Amino acid sequence: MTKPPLHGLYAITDSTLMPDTDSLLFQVEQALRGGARIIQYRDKSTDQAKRLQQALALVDLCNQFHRPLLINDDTELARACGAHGVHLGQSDGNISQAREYLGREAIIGNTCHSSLTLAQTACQQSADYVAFGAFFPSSTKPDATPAPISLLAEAGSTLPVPVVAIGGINMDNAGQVISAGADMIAVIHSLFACDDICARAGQFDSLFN
Ligand SMILES: Cc1ncc(COP(=O)(O)OP(=O)(O)O)c(N)n1
Ligand SMILES: Cc1nc(C(=O)O)sc1CCOP(=O)(O)O
Ligand SMILES: [Mg+2]
Repeated sequence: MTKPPLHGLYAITDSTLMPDTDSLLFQVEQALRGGARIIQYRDKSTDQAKRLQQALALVDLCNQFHRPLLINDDTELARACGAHGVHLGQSDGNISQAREYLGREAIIGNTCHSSLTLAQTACQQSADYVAFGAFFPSSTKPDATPAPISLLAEAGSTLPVPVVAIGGINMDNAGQVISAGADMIAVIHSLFACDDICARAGQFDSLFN
């Protein structure tokens, strides 16, 4: 897969909301059917066999929808399962090394909290997108560093890569970060805790049209 446009709904999995492989695959498929443009497998467990098995199944599923799967935190797992890339936080390893390990075609994203300086460094090290947040209180990550919405306009005008907004994004506030310049919105709870994930993904997707 060549690198797709990085735009729209970025759905991130959650091992509490999808406790087994069946629910993981069902819920991600609903998100893809509804219009999620990019999927991230985020599983903080240390069960490496389960993580590999789930990541392989997600690669298959995402390939059927021609959408990229990124792996959170783990560059080695990303290569082992044939994922399309990796998302790295500030303590998750070096972007340049991940690029060397995964190759030119890989999509590499980086968490930059509320710092344009971190984002500029990430771009110099070959990140394909940068993520800022948390823009709103997040039940998934209550201790996330807050970020002001005003950051998005400045990021959009100064950075050479697409910008992801994350943290507590729901249908009531997503419009604010998109109007402010976010190219993608990364969502966990408001998407995957919803009764109709497919419909909710469609609602998020329609905000970009
Ligand atoms: C798209 C996106 N943005 C930010 C994060 C957070 O990454 P990180 O700071 O490494 O925290 P964890 O997700 O690893 O807990 C993300 N995963 N995805
Ligand atoms: C994984 C993560 N990273 C964040 C950051 O600010 O870097 S906020 C967050 C959780 C996003 O989940 P929800 O949509 O449920 O708030
Ligand atoms: Mg991380």
